[in-house]
Amino acid sequence: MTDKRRQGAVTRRGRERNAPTTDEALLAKNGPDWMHNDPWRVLRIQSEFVEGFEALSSLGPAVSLFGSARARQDHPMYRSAERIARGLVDKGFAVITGGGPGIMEAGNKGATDAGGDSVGLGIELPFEQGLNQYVSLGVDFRYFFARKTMFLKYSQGFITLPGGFGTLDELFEALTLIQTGKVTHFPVVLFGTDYWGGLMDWVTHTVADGGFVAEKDLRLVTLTDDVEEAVEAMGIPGAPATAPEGSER
Ligand SMILES: C/C(=C\CNc1ncnc2c1ncn2[C@@H]1O[C@H](COP(=O)(O)O)[C@@H](O)[C@H]1O)CO
Repeated sequence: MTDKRRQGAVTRRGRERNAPTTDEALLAKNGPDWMHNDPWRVLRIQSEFVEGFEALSSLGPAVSLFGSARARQDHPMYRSAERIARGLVDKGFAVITGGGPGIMEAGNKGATDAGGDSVGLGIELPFEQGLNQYVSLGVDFRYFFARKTMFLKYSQGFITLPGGFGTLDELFEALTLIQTGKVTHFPVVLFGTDYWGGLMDWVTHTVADGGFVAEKDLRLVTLTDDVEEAVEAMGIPGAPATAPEGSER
C-alpha cells in the first residue's frame, strides 16, 4: 500500500486520501446537493463503460479468473491459479482478473509467464493498491457495477478459486445471470472441492431441496480440483461451451 490514491485521472495524497471513493459517494443517501450531482454522475458512469468497451473490444476469447485478494504467494491456491491461467493461455484464451493481489495476481502471473494476454480490471478502493505487476492490459474502474459488466461481456466462462465476499459476489452474479437467461450457456467452475464443497452441499440440500433453486441449475457449476478439467470446461476459444447434460441452458 502506498501513501497515494488514484481516482480516475486524479491522484490524492495525505489528507486527500480520506475523500470518499466514487462508489461510496454515489451510494451516499444524504449528500447536501445530491439532486444536482447525481445526474452528472451518469456521464462519468457512461465514460467508464465507453473506456472499458474500447480497451477490451479487440481482446480475443477470454476467461475470467476470480479468487481471494488475500491469498499469499505461498498459498497452494496461488500456485493453482497460476497453473490454470497458464493452461488457459496454452489453449488460446486471454485471462481476465480483478488486477489486484492474491489469486488475481497469480492468474495474471500465469498468463504473462505463458506469453498470453493478461488483463486486470482494477477497482478504486479507499486505499491505493494499483494493478499487480503481471497485468499487460489494465483498466481501472470507479464503479463495481461497470467493472462487473466487463467481466461477463468479455469472458467465455468463469473459474472461481477460494475467496471471500468479493469472490462470492462475482460468482453469484454470474449464476443469477445464467439462471435467468441473461447470458447463454456460460461455464462456471468452482476450483477447490474442500473449500467449495460445503457451499455446494448447502445449495443442494437446503436451497434446492427447499425449492428455492431448480435442481437443473445446480448443473451450471463444475466443482473440481483438477486444473485440466477446469480449463477444459471453458470450451474451445471463440466457440461457446456446450451446456452440461440435463441443463436447459
Ligand atoms: C483486500 C485487499 C486488496 C483488495 N484489492 C482488490 N483489488 C481488485 N479486486 C478486488 C480487490 N478486493 C476484492 N476484489 C474483487 O473481489 C474478488 C476478491 O474478493 P475477496 O473478498 O478477497 O474474495 C476479486 O476477484 C476481485 O474482482 C488486501 O490486499
